[in-house]
Formats: sequence, C-alpha cells, structure tokens
Amino acid sequence: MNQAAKRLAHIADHILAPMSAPSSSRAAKVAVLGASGGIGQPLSMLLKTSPRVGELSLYDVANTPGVAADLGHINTGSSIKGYVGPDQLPEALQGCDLVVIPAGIPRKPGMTRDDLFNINASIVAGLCQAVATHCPQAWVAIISNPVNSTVPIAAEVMKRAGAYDPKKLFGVTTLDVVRAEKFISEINKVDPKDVSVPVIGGHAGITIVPLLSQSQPPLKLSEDELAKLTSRIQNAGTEVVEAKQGAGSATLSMAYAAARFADACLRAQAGEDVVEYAFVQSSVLPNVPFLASKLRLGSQGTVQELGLGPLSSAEQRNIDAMTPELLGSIKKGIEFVEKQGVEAANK
Ligand SMILES: NC(=O)c1ccc[n+]([C@@H]2O[C@H](COP(=O)([O-])OP(=O)(O)OC[C@H]3O[C@@H](n4cnc5c(N)ncnc54)[C@H](O)[C@@H]3O)[C@@H](O)[C@H]2O)c1
Ligand SMILES: O=C(O)C[C@H](O)C(=O)O
Repeated sequence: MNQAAKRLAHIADHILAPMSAPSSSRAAKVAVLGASGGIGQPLSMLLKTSPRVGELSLYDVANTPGVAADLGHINTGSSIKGYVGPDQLPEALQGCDLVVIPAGIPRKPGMTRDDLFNINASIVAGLCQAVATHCPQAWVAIISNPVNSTVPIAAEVMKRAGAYDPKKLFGVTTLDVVRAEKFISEINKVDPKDVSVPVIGGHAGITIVPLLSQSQPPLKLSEDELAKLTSRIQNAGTEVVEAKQGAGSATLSMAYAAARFADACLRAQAGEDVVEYAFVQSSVLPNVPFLASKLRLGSQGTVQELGLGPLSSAEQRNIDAMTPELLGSIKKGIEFVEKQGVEAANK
C-alpha cells in the first residue's frame, strides 16, 4: 500500500469504524476555532468520531453551545464543550495539543482569496495571540484564507509573543492534494486511495503547483492535457465558489481534508512517522520563506522537509511563475503585523 492509501485507510478506519483510543498514547485535546461555521461544524463532527481525540473544544463568536450539544450525543468516547466569545477563549485553549482554525469569511463569486485579507488577517492574528498565551505548546493548523498570508501572520504574532515554533505551525493545503488525487483517479480510472501526487507552492490560484510528473500511478497525458489538469486543480476552489452561487466556498470537502490533516498531526504527536503536505516555514526554495511541500512529521512537529523531487520543465516554469505572487502574499502578511502590531490587529 502506498503512503496515500495508508493515510486514507487510516482515516476510513477512524471515521467509518470508530473504535477505542489507541492504548499507547493519551487521547488529545483539540480545539476548533470557528467551530460554528461551514467548515467548523462538519470538521467538528469528523473529529468527534476520531479515537485520537479525548476532548473537543468548540470555539466561535456564536452558536457553539448548540453545536456542542448536538455533537455531544454522538456515542464516541470524547468529551465536548462549546465556548462563545473572547471571554471564554482562554478556557477553550487551555491544555490543547492541536488547534485548528477555520475562523473567518469565505469567498463569493468574483473574489480572490486575497480579497479576504482585510477581515481574516485580524481574526487570525487575534486567535494566534490567544494560542500563544494560553497553549503555546499546541500545534496550530490554519485553514482561514488567504493561507499564503495568514500563516506568515500567525508566525509573526507568535514570534512577538515568544511562542513561535516553526515546526508546529501549518497552513492546511490538504484539500489541494485531495482534489488532485480525486481528479487523477477519474482520469486513470483507479481507486483514489491508490493515487499519490505532490501539490506544492501555496494555496491560491497559480501558487498551487501540482507535480503531475510524479503522479502514481503515472499519468499518460499530452502537454496540453497536463496543463488543463494543472489549471483545474489550481481553480478547483473557484469551481466550488461559483457552483455555490454566493453561499460560500468549499466546506464539506474542506472538513474532510482538515480531518485528514488533523489525523496526521495526532498520529505524529503519538509517535508515528507521518508524511503529509502543508504550508510551513521552509528552506526548500532559496529565498522563499514559506512553502507547501512534502513533510515528515514526528512527535515534536515537522522533522524534515522532503523536497520537491524531479520536476518537468513545465513544473519548473510554474514554480518560477508563481514565486513573485507567493512572496508578495507572505510579505503582505508580515507587514500587516509589523505595521499594526498585535494589539491593533486584535481590535
Ligand atoms: N485552506 C483551505 O483549503 C480552505 C478551504 C476552504 C475554505 N477556507 C477558508 O476557511 C474560512 C472559513 O470558511 P467557512 O466556509 O467555514 O466560513 P463560514 O463563514 O461558514 O464560517 C466561519 C466561522 O468563523 C467564525 N468566526 C468569525 N470570526 C471569528 C473569531 N474572531 N473567532 C472565532 N470564530 C470566528 C464565524 O462566526 C463562522 O462561524 C474562510 O476564510 C475560507 O476561505 C480555506
Ligand atoms: O476557494 C476558496 O476560496 C476556498 C478554499 O481555499 C478552496 O480551495 O476551496
């Protein structure tokens, strides 16, 4: 079984056949910040079925008591509690092993992810300030867009609070990998669990760079077909935004992808050697300080960036073409914290 198949089999075991928590490790406390939202609710439901979660902490500015009461009736072992508003955030975070952040507004048709910056930058900065204060040891997985900027914002806020560990901060790009695996499985007419494909770069438009030449099983497509598939993967989020006609962006597939990423984090925390993709502080490409790529995770966070592997000339061109945009988004995030300071960002 390849890595992707192992990961999916693992999630399927956890989600479809809940069982008792592994005896080798303590079940974790996991917080979802933005838990009442389109992603937050189904993600919380998937986490409620995970035997690796002992305590689920649902935080939002509204509606979490209802969501927690509802999910609390699911007959799995974990306990669950809803917390509402900034006064309850410290308790929600206390003792967390993993904090997943899908708080913030989603796109409507015609918007780019960067159009969300003005609102979501402050939300992520404020929540990460609280994480730095109340659970500085936790791993943090950021879903809120624009990920290419919100992760550098989180890093900068946590640095200023003296609580930044680059090994434990992740931008969640798992949905790009999930989509690429699904689309390739349809083309090759194979089970998606038997597909593996790297998707690197960032999480917006051309910064999403699938490395289709490394697809397993291999893709037998023309240059033109490869370019079309690359474009479909890059624009898959927009495909969903347009189909939802103003009612938001991907929520259910994102919840699935975030549950896969959370499961990877919790398995790594429990001592498993785990390989997964995420957007992190990086040294893979010279002068690109944050990048999504293949990571080895261990109990203390990212152990190793596994590199990009052999690239086709089209893939190298795609990386060269997206780098200025990615660098611009990273700089915008860092400058946001530098200019406004964390206090202002929290207002
Ligand atoms: N990384 C990815 O691959 C990916 C995929 C899909 C969506 N997203 C992003 O995820 C974010 C959430 O999307 P959604 O569809 O769930 O949106 P949504 O509007 O349905 O839910 C967002 C939730 O965040 C809450 N919220 C707002 N401010 C908050 C704060 N300060 N503290 C805590 N909670 C707060 C809201 O009350 C709401 O419940 C968006 O920014 C979207 O672009 C990222
Ligand atoms: O497209 C969006 O705005 C949401 C998300 O980033 C996605 O890829 O679905």
